[in-house]
Amino acid sequence: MRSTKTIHVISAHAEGEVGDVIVGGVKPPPGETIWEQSRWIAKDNTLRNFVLNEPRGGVFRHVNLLVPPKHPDADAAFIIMEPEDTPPMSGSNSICVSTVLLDSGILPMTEPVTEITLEAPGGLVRVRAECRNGKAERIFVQNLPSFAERLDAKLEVEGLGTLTVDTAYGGDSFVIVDAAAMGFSLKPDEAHDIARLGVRITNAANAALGFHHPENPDWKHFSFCLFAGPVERTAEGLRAGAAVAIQPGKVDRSPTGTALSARMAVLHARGQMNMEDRLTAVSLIGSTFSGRILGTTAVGDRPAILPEISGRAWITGTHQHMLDPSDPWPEGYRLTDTWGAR
Ligand SMILES: O=C(O)[C@H]1NCC[C@@H]1O
Repeated sequence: MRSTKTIHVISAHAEGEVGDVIVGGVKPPPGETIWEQSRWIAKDNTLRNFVLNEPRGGVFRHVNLLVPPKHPDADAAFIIMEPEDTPPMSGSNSICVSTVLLDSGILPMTEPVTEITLEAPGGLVRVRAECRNGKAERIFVQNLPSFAERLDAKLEVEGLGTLTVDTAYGGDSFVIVDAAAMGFSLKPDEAHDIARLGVRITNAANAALGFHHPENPDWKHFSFCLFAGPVERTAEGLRAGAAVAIQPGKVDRSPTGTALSARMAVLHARGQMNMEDRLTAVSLIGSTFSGRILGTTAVGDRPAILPEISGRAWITGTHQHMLDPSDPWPEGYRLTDTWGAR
């Protein structure tokens, strides 16, 4: 066996969505802040290609790189690599990272509750983990301040006509459409159509509306399209289906923590959710994230909420990714049969 790289990974999924964690074998990238380091990773692309592309990765995979924290309050820091983006924050990935850090013993666990602070590229997130018998059973993440950007905006999408959409930020940027109005009841067999339409809607929103984050001028595109199901009021609180189309064309298997945060910001802006409410988002595979609003704040001149999301993650295995120097595809490859619903 010979290899010019050996990258140590603990694999995990949060409520169905893969979020691998690189725990060794990669030198921290250059940069004064975690955001700058994440921009370096996004521009350089070598690590992204190596772990995300086939034959090591696949369109379903997200990979997180642990790096030494820059902020004195942080216990650990991570850079998120998604199929197309290297985003400020991710719900499922932060839940996978927290679970891997605690379940593998990288950070000490105390039962029944462990509190840690993670530094994501977009800022600090406080994590509370309910732990039992050496397992972090449920992770609560105080996500980045989240805000509604546009309510009831008109968006022309070729072949679909004029849609009424909301746009919002929940640690990542969303265009939100009403799932029922698009003819979806958010069932598993709709995944292909949701992925395909979602990418068209995201692309149209990027062309026609453009996203603006008041404090992060680098983040100026919409990453995702959320197909939002109707909100029902149940004995346990609010509940709604959620399917998020991820570039270049797949559906999140989890209910998407950033989408839940964005949706809570929109519901709050409309006066339809307050701090007493809980919103449970349900994914296409029936998994759930639970959300609540911890308080209000502002992001630049925009009113914002402080969201908390919670969900579960499980370790699925360990890998040592290697590169034989004679491998003709050191950066892997992508083909459109799986990389992007058509
Ligand atoms: O839960 C989330 O926020 C994420 N899941 C995969 C894509 C998003 O970052």
